[in-house]
Amino acid sequence: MPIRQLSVSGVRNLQPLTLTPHPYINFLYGDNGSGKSSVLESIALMASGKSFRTSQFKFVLSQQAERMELSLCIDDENLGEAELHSLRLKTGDQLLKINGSVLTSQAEAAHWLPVQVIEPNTFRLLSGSPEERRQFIDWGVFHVEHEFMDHWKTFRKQLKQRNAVLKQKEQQWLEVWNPGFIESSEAIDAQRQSYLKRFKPEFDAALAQLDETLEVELAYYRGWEKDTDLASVLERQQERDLAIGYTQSGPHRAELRIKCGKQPAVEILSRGQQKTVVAALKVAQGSLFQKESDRRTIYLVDDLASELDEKHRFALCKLLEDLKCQVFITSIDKEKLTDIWRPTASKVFHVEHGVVTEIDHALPAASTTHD
Ligand SMILES: Nc1ncnc2c1ncn2[C@@H]1O[C@H](COP(=O)(O)OP(=O)(O)OP(=O)(O)O)[C@@H](O)[C@H]1O
Repeated sequence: MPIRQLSVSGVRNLQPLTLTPHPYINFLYGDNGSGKSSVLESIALMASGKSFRTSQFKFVLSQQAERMELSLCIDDENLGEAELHSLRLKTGDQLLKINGSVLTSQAEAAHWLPVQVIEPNTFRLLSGSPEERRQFIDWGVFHVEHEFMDHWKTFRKQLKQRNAVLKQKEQQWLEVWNPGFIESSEAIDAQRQSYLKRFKPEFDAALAQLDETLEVELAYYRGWEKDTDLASVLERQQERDLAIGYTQSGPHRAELRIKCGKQPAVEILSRGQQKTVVAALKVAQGSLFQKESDRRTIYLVDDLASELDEKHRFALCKLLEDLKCQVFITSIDKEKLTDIWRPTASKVFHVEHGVVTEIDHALPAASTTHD
């Protein structure tokens, strides 16, 4: 079971709460503005240090509060048990702990909490900047390849140093920094390529289950041209790099191209279809993560009904149920979900004016049915 207990205080309109979620499916329903998304946001904050709704913590912190506190008891089938605690003050100071010991990096919390979010703006993964898609790939690589974080940190340092040299026009230092930059770039690229090779069949299978009519291909651009080694590319681009004070090629320019035939999927697909593709990407990541690490992803599905019709809602719910992951799923009315889907193992929570109450009995156990 991933999250065994969740305590939240100082988040938006939520009253201080402690929840004991179900290991599989958790429905949260309630009126607009009741606080459903804020519960999911709290879990995402613990996992990544960031909200999926705003880049500024001050908007997440309850207007009446001086501090936000989150505590999660985790029971991971592979890593064991842990208690994560996050404290953030209005002043911006923050403290992250695991089992009482201070963590110096968010990556450790992320390691314990492999969270995927599917929410109304999720189609931005297709329409947003390449960085969003790079982060998507890197989430997968980070969670299955243990050395990736070290390669990534080394690469960031090398890139920073190389760019500083370019800005200062200190050409003589380039030959000192280039070998390290090339080595870490190639390590990152190799891990991304290998990951995507394993990822693609998972994606095709998930998409076929969500919508068999959609034909979408994934193509990876590594950040420098195909069939040419990075050393030659850097040499050829050196003059221009020096002129602009920036390294034009490398894994920081990689891109996951998502296409329908030869066209970018975002230009062709409807919003509902885009959301379906993004859901397939996220389900595929969870599925691959599960196969390769023997651990499970936690899915936060906010406002499932937005953009997806009943058939696609059902297909997504069924896929998530089959993955046997812990899922937190919100909807304005319970019926929008429960009319189409009756998972055998679930809990239902009602959210009203920031108060979250577990409804006595879960949904009647019944096999899932849909035409
Ligand atoms: N910093 C804050 N402090 C206090 N209240 C806040 C703060 N930010 C937002 N709110 C309020 O908290 C609530 C947040 O609701 P949330 O978005 O979680 O609701 P929801 O149930 O997901 O709604 P919807 O169904 O409309 O998506 C809203 O009523 C909002 O006005």
